[in-house]
Amino acid sequence: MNPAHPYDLILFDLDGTLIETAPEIADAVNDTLRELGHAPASEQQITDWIGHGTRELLLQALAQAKQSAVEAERQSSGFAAIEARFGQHYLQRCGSRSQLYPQVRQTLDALRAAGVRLVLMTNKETRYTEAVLQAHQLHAAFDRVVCGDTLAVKKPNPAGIQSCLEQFGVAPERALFVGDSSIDVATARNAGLAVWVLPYGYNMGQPIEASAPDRVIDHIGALLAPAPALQF
Ligand SMILES: O=C(O)COP(=O)(O)O
Repeated sequence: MNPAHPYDLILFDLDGTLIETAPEIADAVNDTLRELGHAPASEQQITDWIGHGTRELLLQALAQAKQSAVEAERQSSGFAAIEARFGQHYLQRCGSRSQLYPQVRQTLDALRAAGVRLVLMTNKETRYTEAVLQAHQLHAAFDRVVCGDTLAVKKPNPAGIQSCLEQFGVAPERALFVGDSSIDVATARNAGLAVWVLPYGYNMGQPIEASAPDRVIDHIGALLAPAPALQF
C-alpha cells in the first residue's frame, strides 16, 4: 500500500485518453482506401470506429467503402494483404498528426515518482502501439503495456486488468482505470475497479457520461489534484 497516493496501480487507455491519434489513423485508412480505388471516409466517421482495435477499424472502413459486411471483409482472401499495406501506411503516419493531450507527460512522471505503478492498456495492436509510444517518447513511462493482441482476449474482457493486479500484487480497490470510452468503463467494471474518464476522447459517437463512470475529469492532471474523494 502506497500512503502517498489513493491508488497503487493506475491503468490508462491510449487512443483518446493519453494521445490524440484519430487524425493520423484517418490518414492511414484513407491512404489505403484510395490505393484500392475507394472513396475516402470522413475523419469523424473513422474516429467513431476507434475502440475495438485497428484491425476492426480497418474492416469497418472496407465494409463501408464497398457497401459490404464486416464479416465478409474479414473472411476475404485479400484482407491480409490490405492489412499489411494499411500497416505500412500507419507506421509511416505515426507521429505526424498525433499529440499528447495536456498534462499527460508531467502527470505520468509525477505518479511514477510517487510510487504508483502505471499500465497502458489499449486495444490497439502491439506493433502500432509501440510505434505511437516511440513517436512520443512515452515507451519508458509504463511498468507494463498490454495491447489488443497481448493476451487471447482484449477489453472489455477483464483478463488484462486481472493479470496486472496479480503481477503487481494490488487489490482491485487500490487500482483505478482511466479511459475515454464505454469499453473502458465496462472493462473496469468487469474487474471491479473504479473508473475515471476523459470527455475529449473517442466513444463511438456517444456521450461518455451515459456509461456511468465514477468521475469525468477535464484532463489527466486531475489525477494529481487534491479532491475531496481522495486522501492525499
Ligand atoms: O485501437 C483502438 O481501436 C482502441 O485503442 P484504445 O483501447 O487505446 O482506445
